[in-house]
Amino acid sequence: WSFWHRHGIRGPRGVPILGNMSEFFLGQKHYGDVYQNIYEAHPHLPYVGIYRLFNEPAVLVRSQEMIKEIMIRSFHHFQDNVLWVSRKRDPIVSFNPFVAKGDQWKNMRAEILPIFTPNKVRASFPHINSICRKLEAFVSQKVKNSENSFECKDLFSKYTLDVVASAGYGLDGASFTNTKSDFTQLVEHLFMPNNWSLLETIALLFSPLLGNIIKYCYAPPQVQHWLRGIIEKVLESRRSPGTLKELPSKPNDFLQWLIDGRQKSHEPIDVPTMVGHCGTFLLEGFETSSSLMAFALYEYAKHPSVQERLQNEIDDVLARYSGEISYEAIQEMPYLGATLYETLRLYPPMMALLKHCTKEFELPAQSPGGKSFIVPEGMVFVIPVKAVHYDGELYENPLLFQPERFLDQSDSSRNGLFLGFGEGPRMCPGMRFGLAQSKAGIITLLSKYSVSISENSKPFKISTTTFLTAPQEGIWISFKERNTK
Ligand code: HEM
Repeated sequence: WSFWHRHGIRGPRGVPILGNMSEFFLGQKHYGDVYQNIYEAHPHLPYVGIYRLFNEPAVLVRSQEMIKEIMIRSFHHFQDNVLWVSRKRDPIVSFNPFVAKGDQWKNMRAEILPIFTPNKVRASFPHINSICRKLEAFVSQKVKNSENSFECKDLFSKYTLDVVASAGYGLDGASFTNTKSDFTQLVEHLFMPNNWSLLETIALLFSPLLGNIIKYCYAPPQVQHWLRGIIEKVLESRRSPGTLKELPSKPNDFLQWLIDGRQKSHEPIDVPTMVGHCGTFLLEGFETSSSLMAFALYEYAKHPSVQERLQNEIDDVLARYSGEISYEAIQEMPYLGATLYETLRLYPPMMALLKHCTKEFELPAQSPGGKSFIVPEGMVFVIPVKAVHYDGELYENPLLFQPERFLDQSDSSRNGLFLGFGEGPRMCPGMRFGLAQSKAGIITLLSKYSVSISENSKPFKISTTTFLTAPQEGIWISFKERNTK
């Protein structure tokens, strides 16, 4: 407790070794909820001195001004994310901008940014549409057989994996038709709550030493091996060593745009870099969107009036676009967009963002008359996303699902207030693509079906042990054909 006390900075007293994180360590609370409790217990402070696991002093940022300072204005002091990933054990993940540090982060991010422009997302729509048809066929077949209850996290993981396989590398993920497809099996190894989740989350966020002891890998070796294999094959089909092959028609996918970018700047199309970027598209591309879709359906099921208003918007717009889901059509559905933002507010995929201080920083006094504090390099700053999203001073009735609150806000007015995609120079580059695939899938289903909470449903509970926000027991939703005539 003495560290912050000695520096005259207020915060909760810690317990030996576990600091302020004992409830997280015991699996009782998600780390995001622990940070939320600390945030709520110090309503008038701009930041709080806390102790993470192993008594590591860290700063939990509270005020909107401080959040903007850390994530935007003084970003060059807080450039790196706190994630302990071993380059040796996780060579593919080390390329991921979310994980990469320093100059490597800058280069990796700069290279993938051009493939997430609105034009590129528009160009992905043929892929997205073809997977929407598979989703529709899959659901319709099951409903015809009176199997109308679906575990939505699983359903949407199939959908987003197939979109990623197709829009990413021009492959058929076959997730709907083959339960043993490579892509489907992959999900079993990633992100789902299991007996190891807590240890893995501790290794990832708190302790490289523990990571070394348990040989933690963000992407398990079999996933890395499999991914390298398929990307090598696709690359081989598109180029001879050093040059591009003449293909009958040029593919329009993420991998091809990367190849084109490298060709243009006369850089080599080397396998490790290409596999690294394709790994980023896969790992970031499916999980966050499938969770968003599942949580959104859960909220629509609980709020029939929201669902009805959304279905009316979908029906109106689709009628104007001859039933076709296009990039342009989804731009005309503001209510759909608002429901997704509101879902991300209640269920942000990352309940807290953790930033390393990479360059000494002068933290202003915590309260009038106090002293400033020079933050040493390496200290962790916690941006408590969930706490901000549930703060009654910032959002009226924060526990209620009210999409209207996102209807009339311009993106800029959300600065620091909505953190579902992060903020500042590290903000999610795949946001447009993630939202586009989520919207297309939801339109496909809600234009045909109404949803309600399934009778099979187990009590809704968020896992306390996973790194990303995940439902502990899945989300069971019933589909009923709409009478649209
Ligand atoms: C609804 C879907 C998505 C959500 C909610 C989401 C959310 C986030 C969040 C919270 C971050 C951390 C931002 C920060 O540190 O400030 C992030 C980073 C990132 N996301 Fe997303 N994401 C989504 C979809 C995607 C997709 C589809 C892709 C790519 C295919 C993607 C690629 C990335 C990458 C590469 C980063 C790291 C950026 C960096 O550190 O420079 N995301 N995302």
